[in-house]
Amino acid sequence: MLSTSPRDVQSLLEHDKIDASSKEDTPFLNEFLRDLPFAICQRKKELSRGFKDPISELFRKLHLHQSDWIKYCHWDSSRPYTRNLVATDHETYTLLLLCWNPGQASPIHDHPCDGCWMRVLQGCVHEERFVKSVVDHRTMHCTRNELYSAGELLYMEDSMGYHRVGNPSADELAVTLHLYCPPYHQCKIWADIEQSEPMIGQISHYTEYGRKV
Ligand SMILES: N[C@@H](CS(=O)O)C(=O)O
Ligand SMILES: [Fe+2]
Repeated sequence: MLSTSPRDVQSLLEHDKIDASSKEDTPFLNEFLRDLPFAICQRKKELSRGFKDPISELFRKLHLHQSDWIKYCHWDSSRPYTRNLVATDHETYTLLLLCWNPGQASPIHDHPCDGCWMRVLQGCVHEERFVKSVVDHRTMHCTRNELYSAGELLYMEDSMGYHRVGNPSADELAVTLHLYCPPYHQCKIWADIEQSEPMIGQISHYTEYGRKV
């Protein structure tokens, strides 16, 4: 198992030196990526008929081993979290591995896409959801406050509001897998719930396909 103490961040950084392993080393991820385009196509059809979301079903079936994702796991203690590209077709989806430092969080943000799926792979993350006040349409208030442990799945889209995600642990690292359909390059960011006008954040990757960009 990966050690999750911050004093071991350096040893985790050693993984950066590991060459991207071959596709044969990641069978569960490969199977997921093989079935993903069909699930994306089916999703709109199934949802409009009131059936289950095929992408969530695919995530529920996904049982990743650490060896499936370790090559995408890159830590940087100077950032709240790193965004590591696992796979994309540049058109319908982007799959990212996020590595969260202890006690760090994303700012409140939107997701300008059809949907965002997140699966916790290691540790625990905290999600706060917000909606704009119906009174002044400016400030936000929190509608949900949840903890997600390893294995749990979160689904989010803009019609559900905005969110902020973080690693609540004082000393454990957290790793999450995020799917965005379709990919996007900018999103809105709010520093806090009082900020009425968002800033525009550019989406960037810390690594792509296991290598530093
Ligand atoms: N949506 C965020 C991660 S999270 O806070 O949901 C991102 O892609 O950076
Ligand atoms: Fe998010």
